[in-house]
Amino acid sequence: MISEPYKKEQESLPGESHLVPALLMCPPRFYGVSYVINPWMRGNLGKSSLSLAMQQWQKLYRVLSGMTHVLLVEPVVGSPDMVFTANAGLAHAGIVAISNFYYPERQNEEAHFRRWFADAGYRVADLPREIAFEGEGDALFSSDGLRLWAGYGYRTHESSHAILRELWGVEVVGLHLVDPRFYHLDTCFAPLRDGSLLYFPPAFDKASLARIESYYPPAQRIVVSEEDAMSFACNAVNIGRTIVLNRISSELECKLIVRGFEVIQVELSEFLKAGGAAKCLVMQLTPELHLQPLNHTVRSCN
Ligand SMILES: NC(=O)NCCC[C@H](N)C(=O)O
Repeated sequence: MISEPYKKEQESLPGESHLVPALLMCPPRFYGVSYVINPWMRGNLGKSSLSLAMQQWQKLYRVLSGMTHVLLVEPVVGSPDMVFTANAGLAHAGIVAISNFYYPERQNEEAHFRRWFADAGYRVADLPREIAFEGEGDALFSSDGLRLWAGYGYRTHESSHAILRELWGVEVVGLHLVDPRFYHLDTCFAPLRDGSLLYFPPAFDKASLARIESYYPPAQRIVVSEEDAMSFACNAVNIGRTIVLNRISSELECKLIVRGFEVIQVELSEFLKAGGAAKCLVMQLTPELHLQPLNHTVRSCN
């Protein structure tokens, strides 16, 4: 029920065949900044434009729909952050671990997401209510699918990691977030399909950086500047050889192009006001299909 209707062939390089995961998005009909639960929202209460947010979201939706199947969950009045579907939970191998939101402001979303996944045929796993867990916002698989990088410190409690390990039988590696601007792992850390990593090192404590560096050799680490990090450069959706993200510097764009990626920038200013961008607006439905290596064609970039 879950896999077949959601599969689509990604446009592939010669000799490659990609089955890409379907994505879940939520139209921003009731979106707005109506409370403050992260530093980005402070000063932005009531300041996002709903019509501009809708245009920006539609653009992202169109771009992603051109690459894979995008499924939609109905938005709900009174849950303005429901657009950030990355926080619905973590889906892998037909199982979804539904989020236990840290802040009461988002807890109403849980029942809606749980219903969507149950209707879609997923096995729904609930963590104990007292253990905060914010889904794909804080849990990202390495490109080989064998390791789950799990952020904690602001929204997700470290004790959730043992449950995720048990649920999927994967290695779970904790990363301690220490900069409140980068309160979710997906705001500062993006494992890419070619086995490299896009990340903002100051968002992590020393022990976490050592864990990252022992897994990714220097040539595979793409360090993002503070300016790009503040533009949510690490909040990137990577499908096959394409990376979709908010506006970034030409230096960073060039680094990605040289690695063989096509970079698509979508202006997402209205969502930055709530502390999210491209990756937060999307949840991967079948991440285990992310296993194929990329073709390493090196191109020049001027
Ligand atoms: N980083 C994400 O994965 N999602 C962005 C969530 C923004 C929302 N206003 C929140 O603070 O929970």
